[in-house]
Amino acid sequence: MPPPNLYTFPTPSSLATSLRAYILSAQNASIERHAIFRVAVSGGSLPSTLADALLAPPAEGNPHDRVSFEKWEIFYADERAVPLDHEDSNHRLVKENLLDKIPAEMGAPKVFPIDVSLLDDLEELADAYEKTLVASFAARDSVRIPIFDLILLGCGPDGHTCSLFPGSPLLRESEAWVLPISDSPKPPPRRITLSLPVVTHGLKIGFVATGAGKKNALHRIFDEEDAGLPAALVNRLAQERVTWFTDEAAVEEVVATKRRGSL
Ligand SMILES: O=C(O)[C@H](O)[C@@H](O)[C@H](O)[C@H](O)COP(=O)(O)O
Repeated sequence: MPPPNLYTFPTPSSLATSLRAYILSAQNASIERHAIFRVAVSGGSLPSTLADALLAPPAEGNPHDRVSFEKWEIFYADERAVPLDHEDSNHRLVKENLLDKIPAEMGAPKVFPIDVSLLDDLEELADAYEKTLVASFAARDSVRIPIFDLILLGCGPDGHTCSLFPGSPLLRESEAWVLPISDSPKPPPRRITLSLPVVTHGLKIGFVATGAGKKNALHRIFDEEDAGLPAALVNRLAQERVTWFTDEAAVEEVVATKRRGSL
């Protein structure tokens, strides 16, 4: 099986351009396949990079370079258990960086935030979000596990992804689609997250990881294939369905032969 793809870009804008091409190729294939594009996104620095990629003007004369937001369903790969307008909310980040800036002519995505009436009970919050997935996926596909067309993730300096952290018992979950976490090492502590099987069943899984803070994690993920790191587990389980978008600083410690320059 071909290994995960690791791309490295010299500038944030070249990264955003390639990320756009990657997302739109997934979008176009999904719309052709089932007339919908179901995406899960994380928080951190991703929403701002995503906005740079998606709100850029389309390439003239290229019909494939159009973002069809009206066909998008956006879910959260992980979310913090806070109100939707709270400074820690991933939904707020996505809304302020991207959703609020989509011009009317680009269409409006359907967005699925958490149910904030359940913030006091993490189990309930996770269960309700799982039911949201059931309603979207099972109704159309009667599936055992939701298969997102695209899952867009970040990676922490400790190799975490979504809210799946190294050493967490949540990594062993094989049944639930959405899990509660009350002791996230990265604040805030209370969150929900997609489970590892849901992440690794994504048709395409894209990571964006930039900056020197990620260099040790990327070395451990790509050179050591250290299965203690959740992001390395995603690589191991999903292989060529995984694509990493990085900058020079983040891959400084990764063996050069594993990197590629462009998509
Ligand atoms: O809500 C969160 O905390 C995230 O979803 C988390 O998994 C994030 O994506 C990584 O920590 C990378 O964050 P940065 O891109 O900001 O480094």
